[in-house]
Amino acid sequence: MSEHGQGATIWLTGLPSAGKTTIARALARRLAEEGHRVEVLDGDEIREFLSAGLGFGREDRDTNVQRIGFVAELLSSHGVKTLVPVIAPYADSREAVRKRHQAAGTGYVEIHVATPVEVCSERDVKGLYAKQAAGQLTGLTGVDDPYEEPVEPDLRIAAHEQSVAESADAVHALLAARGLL
Ligand SMILES: Nc1ncnc2c1ncn2[C@@H]1O[C@H](COP(=O)(O)OS(=O)(=O)O)[C@@H](OP(=O)(O)O)[C@H]1O
Ligand SMILES: Nc1ncnc2c1ncn2[C@@H]1O[C@H](COP(=O)(O)OP(=O)(O)O)[C@@H](O)[C@H]1O
Repeated sequence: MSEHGQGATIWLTGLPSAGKTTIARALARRLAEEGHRVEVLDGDEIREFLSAGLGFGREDRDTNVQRIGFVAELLSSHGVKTLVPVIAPYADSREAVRKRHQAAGTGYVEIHVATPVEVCSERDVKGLYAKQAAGQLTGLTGVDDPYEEPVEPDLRIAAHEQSVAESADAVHALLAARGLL
């Protein structure tokens, strides 16, 4: 274990505009203040570089998620708390990432940011729901593309029913309970 504590991957899965990135950044701030080494692998940033050229069909999403899982495990195995606010809509793809971590003996938790699609589409941070409704975009997760809800996530957050700080605190408490801090 490094002097900054144990590494672990914290994957936040959920629909676009569910609050994955906002909660991840709040938790990242808290963990950094506590002296942990932290990285956030944000879906949008990864798609600019590591996954440049990939689209939103099933195969490309799976490739994207496996690449991110690979990098996350590497970082986490070196003592970093790696926060991953990435949709990851397919259960088998998420399971493969969990197995990669298990095989390496690296901590891993899956958080379902379970904001209902009605709330997400009202927030519509990037205007994707409006575009889909206007017929300018197809294949939007949770609307006309699948989102396979985690059946047994390590934690499910009703993120629309509590504050960002409360959600971040809930994940923090889970990490403490699992001995991952
Ligand atoms: N068709 C479609 N479906 C879903 N999401 C879309 C789409 N087109 C663009 N976007 C935006 O892409 C952002 C990153 O997606 P991810 O890499 O997290 O998705 S995936 O796990 O590969 O499915 C994702 O970011 P978040 O809103 O932060 O979830 C979306 O804003
Ligand atoms: N209780 C809440 N929890 C998380 N996000 C919230 C909450 N209430 C409002 N929001 C807002 O919802 C939006 C969620 O966007 P974002 O975090 O980018 O979602 P995602 O990464 O899942 O696409 C942000 O603008 C955030 O400020």
